[in-house]
Amino acid sequence: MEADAELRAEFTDAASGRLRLSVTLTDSCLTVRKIGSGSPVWQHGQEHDLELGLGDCVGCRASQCEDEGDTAAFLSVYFYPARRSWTRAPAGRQRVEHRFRVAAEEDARANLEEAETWARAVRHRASQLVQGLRNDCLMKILIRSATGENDYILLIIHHHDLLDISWCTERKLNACVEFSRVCVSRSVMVLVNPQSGRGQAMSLYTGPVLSMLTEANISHTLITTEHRNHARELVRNADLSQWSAIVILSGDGLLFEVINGLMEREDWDEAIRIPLGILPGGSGNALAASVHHYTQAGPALGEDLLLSCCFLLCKGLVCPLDIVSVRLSSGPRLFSFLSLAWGFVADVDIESEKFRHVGAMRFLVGTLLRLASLRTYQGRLAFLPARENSTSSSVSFLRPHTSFCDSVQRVSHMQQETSNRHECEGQNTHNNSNDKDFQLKNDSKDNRLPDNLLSPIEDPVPTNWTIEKEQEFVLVLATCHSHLAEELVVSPDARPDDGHLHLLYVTAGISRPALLRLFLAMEKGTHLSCECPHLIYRRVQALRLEPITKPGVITVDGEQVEYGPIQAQVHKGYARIICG
Ligand SMILES: Nc1ncnc2c1ncn2[C@@H]1O[C@H](COP(=O)(O)OP(=O)(O)OP(=O)(O)O)[C@@H](O)[C@H]1O
Repeated sequence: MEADAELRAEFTDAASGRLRLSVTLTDSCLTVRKIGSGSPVWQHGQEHDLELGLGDCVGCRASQCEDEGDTAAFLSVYFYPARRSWTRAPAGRQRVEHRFRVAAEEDARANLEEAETWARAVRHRASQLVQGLRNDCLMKILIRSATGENDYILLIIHHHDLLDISWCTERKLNACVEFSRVCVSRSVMVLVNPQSGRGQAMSLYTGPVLSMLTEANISHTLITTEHRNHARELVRNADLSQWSAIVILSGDGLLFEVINGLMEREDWDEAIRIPLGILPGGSGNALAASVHHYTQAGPALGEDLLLSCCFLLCKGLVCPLDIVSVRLSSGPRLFSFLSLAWGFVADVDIESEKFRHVGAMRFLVGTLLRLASLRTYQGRLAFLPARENSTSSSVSFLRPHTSFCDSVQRVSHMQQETSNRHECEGQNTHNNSNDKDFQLKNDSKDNRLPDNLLSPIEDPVPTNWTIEKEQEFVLVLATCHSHLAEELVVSPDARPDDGHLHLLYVTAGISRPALLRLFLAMEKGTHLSCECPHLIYRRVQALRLEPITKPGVITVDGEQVEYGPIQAQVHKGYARIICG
């Protein structure tokens, strides 16, 4: 990225109308310095420059002074910096507007032009900064794999620190670059479910969301859903070339509809790559909480979480998102982005629907009620463990620093992994292509995302799977993301495209207090270090669950599905999510 020349000018603070300011725009910040005396604009008694990072800027606007006879123009710049807190208050962003009066010329048109020049420069540099951050931090090293295909080693560098190193196929690398930002020339479809959560989604839209989208100059069309499956039908038939992204202001249920609607299209392979955005408006808001968690900011709830997600939306960085193909013993195939649950968690989710009016508290009430009448569930569970060392290809700038030695070790692991992976993929394809019945039963009409790791549900699982003995469970939960609700961190190390299902299960014999302790620990994501002998955690690529206890509840992304045998396979990074 070539550095643009510095811009410098004298403006007046619009609030006081008197304080003269020297304003400088560099590639990364807007610096404001007081000239002469007058009441300070920022903090009483502060003498040094005020530095406003363009990384926190969502947009700016030039306008003419409304007073007749006043030839001044105004430049308003909108920032959402992380809130500084010395206490353990939740992390969040706060809105800060800086408004400058531009009045160097006597001619009103000349002042407006000057304000517009500055507004364009601020917008351009803020957007270059986001794009540059992504491009500068990726260093690709081309390697030839054993099969002769192009593979890459991707180094993620930020401020001269090596943050991560991972193996990457050419297709994934292209996806990373091609989809690095939401296209700004087309409109965003914003879907709002007015019934989600406590029914507050519309007021969230007309309040903070609309205000931030306007400041960021994001053109969008609001669509309120009128009934269940409205969003699904809408995206199934929409002309997607009109839209740069689909944003869901609701709970996770509406995104589940959107993903399944996209996968039902003839052009599903292209359609599922449209960037998806999530703004929390429901009661669980698992994906929104996870997206915020991936930025490595501290936990944020409610409106803080909404501002954080809306800020990420305005920045428009897009990352790959895992999709899970779910097969039921009868009925249609589903696509999930979040979770599959059986037992305690699924029961709480469905039974607490009647407490929807209390918002996120419904899960706490449901958990306490279900604890009082704790059940166990007989069943069989099998899974294909995740490959060792498989990593996310998405760019997470804030991963813990990786030492050089770690990196060298990982490169040699990755070279090994590259050749193992090609062998392994060959074997998997071979296993299933031998089974012609499987192709006929499952895929005769469905050529979407072949599940090459699954065998037909009525057949035994493939021999390379781990089979748990038939036993009684308290819960089985597989998730793709860190959070299952705003305050439930079930797999803290999950990444949006790590290619894993994070499988947690609790076996029978756990006491009520021990189970309650696990749920309390999940508030901070520390349950895995509780050393509870009944809690088992595995990273898997695919799983099969066969419930024997009847009746019961199975949920996929919080939606109740047919009760019976179910299996699932994760497809790494197949969709796109607007993420930090
Ligand atoms: N206008 C509507 N009226 C009734 N139901 C709707 C409407 N629009 C969407 N739905 C359905 O409402 C269900 C719940 O929506 P959603 O998941 O967005 O909110 P939530 O359940 O409050 O949030 P969460 O999933 O985070 O707990 C979805 O399954 C969706 O199909």
